[in-house]
Amino acid sequence: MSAIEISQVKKRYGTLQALKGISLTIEEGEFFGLLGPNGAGKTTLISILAGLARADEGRIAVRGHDTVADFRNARRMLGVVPQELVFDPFFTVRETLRIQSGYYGLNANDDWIDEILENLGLADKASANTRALSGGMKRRVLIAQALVHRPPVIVLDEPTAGVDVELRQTLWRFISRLNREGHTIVLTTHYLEEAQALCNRIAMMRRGEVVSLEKTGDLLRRFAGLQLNLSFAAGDLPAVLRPRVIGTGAETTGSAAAAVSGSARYALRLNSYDDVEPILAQCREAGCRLEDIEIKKADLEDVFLQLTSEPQINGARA
Ligand SMILES: Nc1ncnc2c1ncn2[C@@H]1O[C@H](COP(=O)(O)OP(=O)(O)OP(=O)(O)O)[C@@H](O)[C@H]1O
Repeated sequence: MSAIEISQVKKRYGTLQALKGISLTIEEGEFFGLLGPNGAGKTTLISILAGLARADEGRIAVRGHDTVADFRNARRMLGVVPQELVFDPFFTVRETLRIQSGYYGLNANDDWIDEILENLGLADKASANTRALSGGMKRRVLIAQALVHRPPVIVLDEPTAGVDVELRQTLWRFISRLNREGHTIVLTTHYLEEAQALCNRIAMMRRGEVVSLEKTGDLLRRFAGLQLNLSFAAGDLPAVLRPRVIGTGAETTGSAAAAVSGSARYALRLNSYDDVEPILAQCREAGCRLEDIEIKKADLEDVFLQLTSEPQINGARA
């Protein structure tokens, strides 16, 4: 049985078709990444999965339980960490987790609650009022809440947005352990290095569609092209080279200095190292003067930029 089966899910907000017929299957035990730029439809899909929004068409089943017809059982299988911080501010961390356990009929859950608190670095905050916690600590409580009933399928919607490195590492250690113990994990994140390191399979979404769905290794291999980053001291990229542009290069090198200096920067796709010389010759012939040259192997960030910015994706399957 699959952990999650999504079939032809469509959702419209007014005139906006937020989901255009999403179909994908996530198997038991997977660490699955759902990636895409802002507005791609990831949160909408997760909201439908969690029963917080209704699909216009299509269906989702969690371990065989339909999220509409068999909502209670589907929900019991799921632990969802939402993107937004929403709390009842009157309770302590422990009370919050006990109340959450009560929703699932778990009245003697303190051993597991203690383990979660320990693993998320919240043990010394157990008696603190949730109202008094910092944003990062509140996010830890949200994660803890999603885990109280030991759900076999854990869905994390940007769990590390705006949190410090320590929580990211603590969280991934714990979530990876749960995955090793058999829990299925579905993750959306804008930290692509996290997705690359953690996810065994990745779906890329763009404008309500899945534009690629494959194993992380295959995805990287398929795009294992090379990238040439150029920054110009004088002149600009010749028009003949425009079709090769895949970005500015600043995103993938993190070169804030070059981005601030205002010089024109481009990341160009290379098919092989042999492309470098003709490209440099074309720049020279166009009268440009280069300030910096860098050759880089593609990582998930490059793949993401290519898949989510190209108008037509070849070989995409969903
Ligand atoms: N309740 C709503 N009413 C109207 N439009 C909505 C609503 N929720 C989402 N949308 C729109 O649907 C589209 C998909 O949004 P969604 O939040 O699912 O994207 P996302 O991939 O999660 O983006 P992000 O990475 O920014 O979280 C966006 O264009 C968004 O503006």
